[in-house]
Amino acid sequence: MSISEPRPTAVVAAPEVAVRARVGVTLHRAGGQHAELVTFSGLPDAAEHLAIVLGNPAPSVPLVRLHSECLTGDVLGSARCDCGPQLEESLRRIAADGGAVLYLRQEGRGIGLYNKLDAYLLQDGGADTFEANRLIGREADERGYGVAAAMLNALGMNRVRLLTNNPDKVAQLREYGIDVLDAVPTGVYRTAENARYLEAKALRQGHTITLGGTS
Ligand SMILES: Nc1nc2c(ncn2[C@@H]2O[C@H](COP(=O)(O)OP(=O)(O)OP(=O)(O)O)[C@@H](O)[C@H]2O)c(=O)[nH]1
Ligand SMILES: [Zn+2]
Repeated sequence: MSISEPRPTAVVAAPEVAVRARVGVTLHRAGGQHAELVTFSGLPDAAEHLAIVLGNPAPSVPLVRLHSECLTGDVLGSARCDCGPQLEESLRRIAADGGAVLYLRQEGRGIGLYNKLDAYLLQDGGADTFEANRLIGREADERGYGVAAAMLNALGMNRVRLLTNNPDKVAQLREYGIDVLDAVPTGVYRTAENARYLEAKALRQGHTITLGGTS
């Protein structure tokens, strides 16, 4: 094509997010309950986000958790954060109530594992969990939940109760058109090691965490 010719206008339809596969599994972390692992086509980013559908919500509104990946907490049981116990609680509660855990590949609040570990080094030098992100040139929290809204729509769950202490998850899902009826708080898994981390979430980002003791 010569330079003078008009460029053809590319009409690329935005891909629809749809369920790609549903795979049945028994999950020990959900108290031995049956779950369906659901994958998607057309997701707006390249990550392999997963839905874990549990129990039977009908006729009530499904209980949903947006769980951001935390390899150190979810897999290794690191005591620096509360992610491992929150994931286990979510799987068990949602198996009982009916709903889904969306396991979002947003390690380190969206900055990735290596950056999170760099931020941990700065935390060991005194920075809090949000300051440390900024000190390495990243936002305090880089997560967007548009992808979660698209997954929920594909699952037919556009009216939910959300299992979270994070008001930003509720606000963003509502902006993306999901009807969040209620924010249901998780337990607070406070230990000597993660106390500063939980305090920073409550005081700096408005998480609904009671800073009293363990529960
Ligand atoms: N950058 C960074 N990310 C962290 C740190 N500790 C945990 N994370 C990540 O934070 C995410 C979990 O976010 P949290 O702030 O613990 O909780 P939340 O998801 O906002 O809120 P809840 O729904 O109430 O659990 C996971 O992706 C973790 O990998 C940290 O010190 N620095
Ligand atoms: Zn964690």
